[in-house]
Amino acid sequence: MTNIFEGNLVGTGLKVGIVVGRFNEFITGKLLDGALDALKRHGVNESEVDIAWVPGAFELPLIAQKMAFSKKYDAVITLGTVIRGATPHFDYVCNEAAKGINATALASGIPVIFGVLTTDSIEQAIERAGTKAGNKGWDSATAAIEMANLCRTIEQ
Ligand SMILES: Nc1c(NC[C@H](O)[C@H](O)[C@H](O)CO)[nH]c(=O)[nH]c1=O
Ligand SMILES: CC(=O)[C@@H](O)COP(=O)(O)O
Repeated sequence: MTNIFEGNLVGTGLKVGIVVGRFNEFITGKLLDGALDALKRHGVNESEVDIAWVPGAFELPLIAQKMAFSKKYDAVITLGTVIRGATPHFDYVCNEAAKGINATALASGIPVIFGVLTTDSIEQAIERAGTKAGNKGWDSATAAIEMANLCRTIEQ
């Protein structure tokens, strides 16, 4: 009999940390709203959710790392919005955020979810923050619940 491991979407009893970038807050605030709505609707108690604000996406990995290594959380969600400008700065911010967030997950063994929009335009960001292309914050929250439960299952 083949064993299949997959995480369910029951959030009851989970503790979740959220790190959100303040840069482009008119978008990241909507991502946070979506994430909090998804966590609540999947049973995560709002008293079990901690939110940390950082200046921008480049700072997400450090605080995600502190949360993950604190061992207080079943999952950490990072939320940010990086919108391409006129210089290569976009590439550096996106690459370092992604690398740092992934490295934190692998080093800590705690799911650290990449909920960072990396778009070429404000319109693309708006579409992914609760309009025609959904809400990346919601998606990140459900991924966090699934991964937290998957980890619990495998580690039993
Ligand atoms: N341009 C964007 C930034 N830039 C700021 C960096 O994230 C960082 O806070 C700064 O370089 C100081 O270390 N951040 C975003 O989140 N989104 C952007 O579009
Ligand atoms: C993604 C960014 O850092 C960007 O907003 C900066 O804009 P610019 O490249 O025009 O300085």
